[in-house]
Amino acid sequence: MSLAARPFHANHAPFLDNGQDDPLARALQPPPDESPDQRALREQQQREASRISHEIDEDILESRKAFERRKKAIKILLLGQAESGKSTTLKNFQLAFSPQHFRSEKLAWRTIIQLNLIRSIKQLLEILEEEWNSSQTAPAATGVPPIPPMPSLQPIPVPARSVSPPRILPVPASAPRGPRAQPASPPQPPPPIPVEIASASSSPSSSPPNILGGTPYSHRHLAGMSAKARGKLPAHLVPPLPSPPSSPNPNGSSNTHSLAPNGSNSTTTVTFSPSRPSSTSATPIQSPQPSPAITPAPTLHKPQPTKEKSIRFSTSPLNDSHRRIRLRLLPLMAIEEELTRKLFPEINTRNSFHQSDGTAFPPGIREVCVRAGSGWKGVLSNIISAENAPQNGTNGNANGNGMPNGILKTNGVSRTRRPGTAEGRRDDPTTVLSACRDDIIMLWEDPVVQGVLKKRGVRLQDMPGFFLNDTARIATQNYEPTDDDIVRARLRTLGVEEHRFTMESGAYPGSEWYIYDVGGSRSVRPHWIPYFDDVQAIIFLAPLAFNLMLEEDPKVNRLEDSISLWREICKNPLLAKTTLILFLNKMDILQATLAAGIRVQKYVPSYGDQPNDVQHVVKYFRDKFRGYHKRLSPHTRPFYWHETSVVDTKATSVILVGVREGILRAHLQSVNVI
Ligand SMILES: Nc1nc2c(ncn2[C@@H]2O[C@H](COP(=O)(O)OP(=O)(O)OP(=O)(O)O)[C@@H](O)[C@H]2O)c(=O)[nH]1
Ligand SMILES: [Mg+2]
Repeated sequence: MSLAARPFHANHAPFLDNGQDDPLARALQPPPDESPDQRALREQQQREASRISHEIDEDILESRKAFERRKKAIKILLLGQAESGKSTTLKNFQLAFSPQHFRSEKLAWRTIIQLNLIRSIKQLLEILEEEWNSSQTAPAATGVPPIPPMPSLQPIPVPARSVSPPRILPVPASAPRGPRAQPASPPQPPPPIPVEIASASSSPSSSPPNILGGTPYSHRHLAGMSAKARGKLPAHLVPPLPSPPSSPNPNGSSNTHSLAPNGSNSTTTVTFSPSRPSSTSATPIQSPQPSPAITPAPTLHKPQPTKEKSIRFSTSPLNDSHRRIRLRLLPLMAIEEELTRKLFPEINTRNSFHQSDGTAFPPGIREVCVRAGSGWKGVLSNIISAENAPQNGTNGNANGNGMPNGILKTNGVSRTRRPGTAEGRRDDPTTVLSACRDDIIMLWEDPVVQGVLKKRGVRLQDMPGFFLNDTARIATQNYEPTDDDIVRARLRTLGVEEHRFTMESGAYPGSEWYIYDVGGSRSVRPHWIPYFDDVQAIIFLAPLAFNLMLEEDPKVNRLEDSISLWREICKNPLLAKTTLILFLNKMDILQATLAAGIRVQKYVPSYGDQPNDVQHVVKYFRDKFRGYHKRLSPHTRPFYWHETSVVDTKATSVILVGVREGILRAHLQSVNVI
């Protein structure tokens, strides 16, 4: 009989579960001839299955709560080109609103700062090597052979860019466009650049097809870059030599840097204000120094035999003492290589420098960098723990004093224990740096070395992560980074990092914030997009570096790139309701640049003959940013901006308090709480 034909009461009869109709219930019934052992086993299995099921339920509940928390939390995305100051702004956030967490990572930052210092030393040695080798003259008629070239440092390449960083974070729940690694939309032709920037970059081909799209790197060596060392330096540090000052320097002396990108006849000249290291020694290095505290690693480079009489064939002011110091500093290169390998496992050997897809990392900037989410802090903690592990086999983590590994507390004063053994270890950066301390200071402060740098137009002081002036403090066994050291440390971001905060103070203590810090290199920008529709606010870092070029494409002006990026952000429909906050960053550098007499008009002809001072320059560019914000935003929205120097933690914390309250207010308004 069909269902419809059955009487009403038959269709609605109560369901009697006698276990015979339901196949699942039938399957779960114990067999009729079950033995007591079989029964015990079955019941145990049922209990285990029930426990697992309960755990899964709890996990789902936790995930749902986390999802709800995250939905209610405030999310901020930090955007801007590479080296614009995004990670530094993040550190300021942590320092201002979550200081305990910030300071808990001190030890990991110590190693990064040591690596920053070693990197500067490496660059200094490469410049000296270049100077030495380029100053050799042909053997004279005497038949005395010239001194041999300085052995190469064989620098360890550190991948500064990743074409396709791995997925780091789960896709935001609300992101509709699939996985994070999804490629960006196909390249579009670049928008016209209304701000005229006079540089080689003004050729359309020098701009990427789409500022948010991944464009292949076009690493170009600067014209006039004859030397290996110059090719390895950031573009703005590598001018052709010699270069006369292009503009008068109010302080009398000049230190001129010029860029002649790609051999073009459009030359960008950068004049820096003169500055010397704080405690420059008045006497040049003349005599051989006492034997080194540690012997140079014999496997790295064999010292070349030198003959005093051959020195007369070198036109270099560098002498044998410089050469010896250099040899004594070589163990630092091995330390850098070792740490880099641990932090960046992709690098297996010196010569194997390939990404996971088999393609070579592009040449160029060698900076301390780790992939986001690669757990570098964990890796460093493990390294530090291993270094501090006592020799008797007890666990190095358990120092029993509640202090992080390696930090001993005695009479309320914390000090760092000599790692590993009482004598310290030769492959530990702290030990080797402190052994090399005097040599580093002597070399850096030597007037002859300073003269070589000046002659070559290189200012290591202007590099990110510069700590050479702090060697006396940092290259010690007891070094603990200050807050300022951590903020100034340079660690290139690859990929996207998520940082969760619970506000420790402020109007809404306990509120949860997520801050996403992204890598700013062009190849990483496509990975920003999946975050766009899940954030309430974007802090956009735009240094007013009107006279500098992009590191990844030395033909593109940095400010021009920032403005193009800003335009893309303003007009993106996914960001239509997002609060955009502009940080005109690196005001201190702008101030120094203008004070050095560099004229904006030379790089931005549309600036005209307006006064070349900070106030007018900032107003001019701020109005440009404001204009695009107004014109390109899909809906009207307020324009927020701040002048910042995010290395100034005090001033930045005041700005961030205002930013935080503003974002919070906008967020509460948007969810109709106020
Ligand atoms: N003088 C000065 N230096 C700054 C300022 N902001 C950042 N820096 C330095 O510039 C370097 C780069 O800053 P980061 O915060 O690492 O730059 P980023 O935008 O995160 O760069 P990527 O991770 O490569 O995208 C660091 O060494 C900072 O100390 C500033 O306002 N003034
Ligand atoms: Mg960064």
